[in-house]
Amino acid sequence: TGHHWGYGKEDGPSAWHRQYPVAKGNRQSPIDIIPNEARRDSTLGPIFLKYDQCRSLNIANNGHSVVVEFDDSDDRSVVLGGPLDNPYRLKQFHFHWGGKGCEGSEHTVAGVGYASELHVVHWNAVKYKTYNDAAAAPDGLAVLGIFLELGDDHRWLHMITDALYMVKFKGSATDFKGFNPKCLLPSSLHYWTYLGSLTTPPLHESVTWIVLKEPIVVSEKQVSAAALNIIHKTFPTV
Ligand SMILES: N/C(=N\S(N)(=O)=O)N1CCCC1
Ligand SMILES: [Zn+2]
Repeated sequence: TGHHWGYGKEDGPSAWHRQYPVAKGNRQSPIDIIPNEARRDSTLGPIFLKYDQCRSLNIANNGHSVVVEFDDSDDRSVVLGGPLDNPYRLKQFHFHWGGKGCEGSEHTVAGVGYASELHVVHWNAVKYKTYNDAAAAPDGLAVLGIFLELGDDHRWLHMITDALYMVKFKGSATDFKGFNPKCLLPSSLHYWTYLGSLTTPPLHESVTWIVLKEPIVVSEKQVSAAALNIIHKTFPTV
């Protein structure tokens, strides 16, 4: 039905401002992170990821990414510390895959992109009643960004890529229980942080970004399987 945003020439990022004027805002993400220009903030402590009680629910293809959603009906799984004034509830994670040979990461580091980027989305349930309220508030979301670089197979990523054929088409979803995103974390939680936005429409300027310095390593086979498996279209109806 209605003209939807995408990543093509006519509907891509340069056109998003027509339907989402905040695209021309002053805290839009992604950004190029320049380590030499990043300011060390001694008031910032470490971040803590309390994911042991997390409950994954399903994996879905929303036409732009594959998303794994979590039960966010209580504070069972939260991120806290670092730049955050209170715990933020784990809501979902998703990937921005590249295609064959093209870098899929949204953030870059000193102009260099990575093969893919994992986003773990959390919301401020202390201050806001619903995720949607939080998603539109300046301190509503905290998104953990993790770069994926090419190398050996990642021992746990297959649990995601094996499930992708089940959600091949836009709008498809399937049960996905018992997955804990802590298996997708690098060894160090050292981070850069800045106040930014959602990187796709509605582009709300509601995200405290926490981007980990250390990438995780995945294989080309795993990324290309993922990129190839996701079809950003609905099932071809006759
Ligand atoms: N753009 C987004 N997250 S992101 N890429 O900024 O982390 N979202 C759009 C709706 C739900 C999350
Ligand atoms: Zn994202």
